[in-house]
Amino acid sequence: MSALAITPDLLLDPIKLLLNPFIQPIFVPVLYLVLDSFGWILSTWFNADRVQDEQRRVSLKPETYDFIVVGAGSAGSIVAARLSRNYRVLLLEAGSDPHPLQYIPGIGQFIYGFPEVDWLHKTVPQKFASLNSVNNQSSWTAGLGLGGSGNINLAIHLRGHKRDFDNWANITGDPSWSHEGVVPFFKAHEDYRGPGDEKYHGYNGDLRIEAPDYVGMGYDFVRAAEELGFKNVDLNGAPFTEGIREGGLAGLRVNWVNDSWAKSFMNYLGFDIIRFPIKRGVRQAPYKAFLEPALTRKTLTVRRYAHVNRILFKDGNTAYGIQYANNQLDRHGQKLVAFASKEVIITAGCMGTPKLLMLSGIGPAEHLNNLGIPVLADLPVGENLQDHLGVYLSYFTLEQPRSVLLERDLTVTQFSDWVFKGEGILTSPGCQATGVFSSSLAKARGEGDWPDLQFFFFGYAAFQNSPKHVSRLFNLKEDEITEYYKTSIGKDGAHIIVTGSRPYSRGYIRLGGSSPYDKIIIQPNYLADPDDTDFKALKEGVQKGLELMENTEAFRKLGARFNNVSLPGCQHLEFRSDPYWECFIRRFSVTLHHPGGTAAMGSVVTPELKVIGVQNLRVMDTSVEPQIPITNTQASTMMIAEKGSFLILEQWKDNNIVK
Ligand SMILES: Cc1cc2nc3c(=O)[nH]c(=O)nc-3n(C[C@H](O)[C@H](O)[C@H](O)COP(=O)(O)OP(=O)(O)OC[C@H]3O[C@@H](n4cnc5c(N)ncnc54)[C@H](O)[C@@H]3O)c2cc1C
Repeated sequence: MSALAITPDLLLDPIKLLLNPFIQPIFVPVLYLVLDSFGWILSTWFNADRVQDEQRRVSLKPETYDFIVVGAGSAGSIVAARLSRNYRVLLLEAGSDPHPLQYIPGIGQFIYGFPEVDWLHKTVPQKFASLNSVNNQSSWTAGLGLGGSGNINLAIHLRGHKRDFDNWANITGDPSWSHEGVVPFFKAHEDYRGPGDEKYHGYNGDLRIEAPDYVGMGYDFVRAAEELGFKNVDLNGAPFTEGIREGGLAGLRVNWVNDSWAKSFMNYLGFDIIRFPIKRGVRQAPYKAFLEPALTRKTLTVRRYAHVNRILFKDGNTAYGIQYANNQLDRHGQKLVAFASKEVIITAGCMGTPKLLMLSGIGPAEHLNNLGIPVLADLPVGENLQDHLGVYLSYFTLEQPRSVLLERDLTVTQFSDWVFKGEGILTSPGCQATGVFSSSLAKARGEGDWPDLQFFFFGYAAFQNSPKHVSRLFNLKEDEITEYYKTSIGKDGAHIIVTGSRPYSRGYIRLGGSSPYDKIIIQPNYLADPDDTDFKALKEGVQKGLELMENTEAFRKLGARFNNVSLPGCQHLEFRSDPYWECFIRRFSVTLHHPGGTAAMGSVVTPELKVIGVQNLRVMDTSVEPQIPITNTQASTMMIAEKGSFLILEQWKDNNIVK
C-alpha cells in the first residue's frame, strides 16, 4: 500500500489525516462548499443555541439592577465589564454568543450578511454613489450578538487623529475630549505589542493589539508609499520627532526636528502595516477581551435574545427601566421589564441607539408626532449621520505569486497552523496596510494637518467565488461584478479601498414606523455635500492610489497592473479617462461600515454622555461621536465606553457598591 494512502491509524489522527497528500486535492472543493454553506452552518448552530437558551428561560418577574446596559457590542461589552466590577449590571443583547468561526480573523469576511449575526440594514437608494449596488442601496452590516459588530468587523485598530479629538473638545466645550484628554482611555485597555512610545501605548490592558503572523504584502505597500514621500509611522502613536525626506509630502520642508508646528502637522500622517485586536491569531475585541472574562461574576447578568423595545420613564423624564421581548427577535416570546436603580445605558450602536431613543419618545418632535409617539425630549436624534465611503479599486493583477489566492493558498496546513500555532494567513483579517494623508483640498483649506483620505490595502487576489462574495458583502449586482472581474480571477492580485476620511455629507436615520419591528430608514446622503468636496477628494485619492500601485518601484517589481476591463455602467466612457474615473467613483463606491454621529455629543448628549432633557439615561457608543474620526471607528468607540464607564464610576463612587 502506498505511503500516501489513508490508513486506519490516520483516521485516528485528524491532523495527519488532513495533511495527507490524498486529502489536499479535495480540500479546495470542500473549502468552497464550507464557505458557501456558512448560512446553513450559522442557522443550524443558532437554532440549537436558541432552543437551549429557551430551556433556561428566566422568570417573568421584573428584576432590579443598579445599571442596565442595552447592546453588547464594542462599547456595551466594555461598559458591562467595567461597571459589574462594583455594581449589579444587567446586559441585554438582541443576539446570541459569537459563533466559534467568528474568532478566526481570516474568515470574518465570509461570515457577515447572514441574519443570525447581522442586522442586515440597507440604506435608501443613493443618487450620487454606490450606483452599481442593487437598487442603488448600500448594505449596512451591523453585528448582532455578544460582541456586536466587533465579531464581524475587519478589526483594523486605528484610533483616529489628534485633530479629531481636539475638534470634539471644541464642539463639546469640554477639554477632557481633546486628544490629550482621551489618550489615557485608549491606553487603559491596551496590551500593545509593537514599536511605539509608552506615552501613547498601554501594555497591561485587557486587549492585546498586535500585528498578525501574516502581513503579506503589507510592507511592499508601505515601501511604495515611502517612494511617494510618505513616512512609515505608528498611526496610533507619538507625534513625529523626526523630519521627513527631501521632496516628501508634496514638497514640504525638511528637517522638522525642532519645529513644533511641523511636529504636530506630521502627527498621524503616514503609512503603516496594521495591528489588530488579536492574540495568537484569535479575534479578541470586544467579546473575548472584555465580556468573556466577566461572565462568571455574580454581579453581571447577561440576557441573550433580549430585544429591547422601549426605555421606561417615571416622574415624567427619569429613566428607570426598559421593556424587552416580542415575537421573532425576543426572549422567546416573553414580554419582560427590568428596572435600574441608578442608570440605563444605551450602547445599541449607530442604528440601534437612535431607533430605541426615538421609540421611547426622544427625537425630533415632528417626526415622532407624525408616528404618534408621545414626545419626551425634542432632540435631533438620528440626524448628523456620517460614514466613510470608499472606492473599491480592484483588482491590480500581479506577475509575482505574492498575494493570497484562496484556492491556492488556503491549504489544510494553513488551518492546522492557525489551530496549533496561531500562525499563517488565517491570523490576518485581510487588510494588511493603511495610510492617511491630505488632499490638495484639505491643504487649501489650511487643514493639511488633518488627513481627509485613507487607503486600505489588501494583498488578496480574486478567487473563483469573489464576484459572489463581494456582491453579497456590498449588495452589488453579481452579474456585473462577474463581468468586471473576468480577467482578474485566479491571477495573483491585490486591491485598495480609497476612502474619504473626513466626509462633509450628512444624512439621517428615521423610524420606519412606531413598532420596534419596523425597519429604520437610513439615508447617508453619500457624496451629496453641496460643494462636492467629498467627491473631489475621492478623485484625488483614486489618482494617488493608481500612482502608488502602478508607478512605484515596489509594485513595478511585482508587475502590478489595474483591471483592463471597463466597469459596467462606465463602458461608454474612454477607458481610464477623467470621466471614466468619475463614473467609477460614483458606481463602485461602498460603505466602510463606519456610521456614527446619530446621538451626538453637544446636541443629543452632554459631554458626560447624558441624554439632554431626561434623567438617568446615557448613550455610550459610536452614535455620540459628533464627527467620526478619520480612521476606522471601533477603537474610538471602545475609548468612549472606557471613558463613559469611568464617568459613571466617578459619579456613583462609594454609593451602594456590591462587594
Ligand atoms: C463589516 C464591518 C467591518 C468593520 N471594520 C472595522 C474595522 O476594521 N476597524 C474598526 O475600527 N471598525 C470597523 N467597523 C466598525 C466598528 O465595528 C464599529 O464602529 C463598532 O463596532 C461600533 O460599536 P458599537 O458598540 O457602537 O455598536 P455595535 O458593536 O454594533 O454594538 C451594538 C450592539 O447592540 C445590539 N442591539 C442593537 N439594538 C438592540 C436592541 N434593541 N436590543 C438589544 N440589543 C440591541 C446589537 O445586536 C449589537 O450587539 C466595521 C463594522 C462592520 C459592520
